[in-house]
Amino acid sequence: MGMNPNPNRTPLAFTKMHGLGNDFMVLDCTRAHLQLSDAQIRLLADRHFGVGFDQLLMVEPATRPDVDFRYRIFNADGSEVEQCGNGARCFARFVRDRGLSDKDLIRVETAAGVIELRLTPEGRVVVNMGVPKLLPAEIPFLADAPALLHRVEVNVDGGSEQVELAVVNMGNPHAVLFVESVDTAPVGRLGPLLESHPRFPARVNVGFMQVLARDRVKLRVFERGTGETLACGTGACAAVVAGRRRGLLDERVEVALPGGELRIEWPGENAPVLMAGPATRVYEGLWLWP
Ligand SMILES: N[C@@H](CCC[C@H](N)C(=O)O)C(=O)O
Repeated sequence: MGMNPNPNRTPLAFTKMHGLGNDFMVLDCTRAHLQLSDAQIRLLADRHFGVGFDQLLMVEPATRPDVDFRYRIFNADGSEVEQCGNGARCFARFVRDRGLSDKDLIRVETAAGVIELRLTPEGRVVVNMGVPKLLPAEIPFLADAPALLHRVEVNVDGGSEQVELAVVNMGNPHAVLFVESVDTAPVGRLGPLLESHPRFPARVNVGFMQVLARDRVKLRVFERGTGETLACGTGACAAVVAGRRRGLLDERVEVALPGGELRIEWPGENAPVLMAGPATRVYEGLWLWP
């Protein structure tokens, strides 16, 4: 495999994709290794001076024999993260469209472990997102004991506010708040405060969920390292897990996000979460370094 001698100058061929408006710059790194600095990723992510995206996805060759590819994920702030649900569906569409794989069932290694993706004849992608982790240390979240809801004190404008939230790790860390209405939920105010709250040592993605019925919820997510997005796949999985554990939801749930709907299935404790939704290619581009 050749090493790209100078990624700073070599134009970067990329594909712009989205999953329900959660948008990605996708790079085919299967033939040449590419290393980007945090600052370079932040420039590419910039919606005025760069390509603009929520996450950068790098598709790489597998490093072990039992998987088809390795897939790496970087937030818009340059941080590398463990998992991305909407990105996983776009990854599957990308490798199929570019002829990198003709398999309907693809196994891929991520920083959070191996996940399986299935392309359906209708053009959707079903992802086995693995078994959620629920213990505080696994999130990671600082707490004395596991609980369905934890109380967290947030400092706001010189005062403090108590917030109740559930914690779930879907490969990446999530906090889920149950709200009366997602339209009036304090996503912009509490999202950033909770994202970097000291009780979440690795920071956290923050979901605000409104339960409409046992099989239907609305969700907005303030994502770690990116801000509020139009959809968050792992956030949808985490929200359904949190709602199921509190006895509020059935096994199959439609999750309505600002960018569209995901179908999430979770039988319960020790079972993997299944996520189904679309993956859309928008355009091909060539980035020229300034
Ligand atoms: N948009 C994603 C999640 C991307 C990573 C996240 N911001 C994190 O820092 O963990 C999804 O669809 O799951």
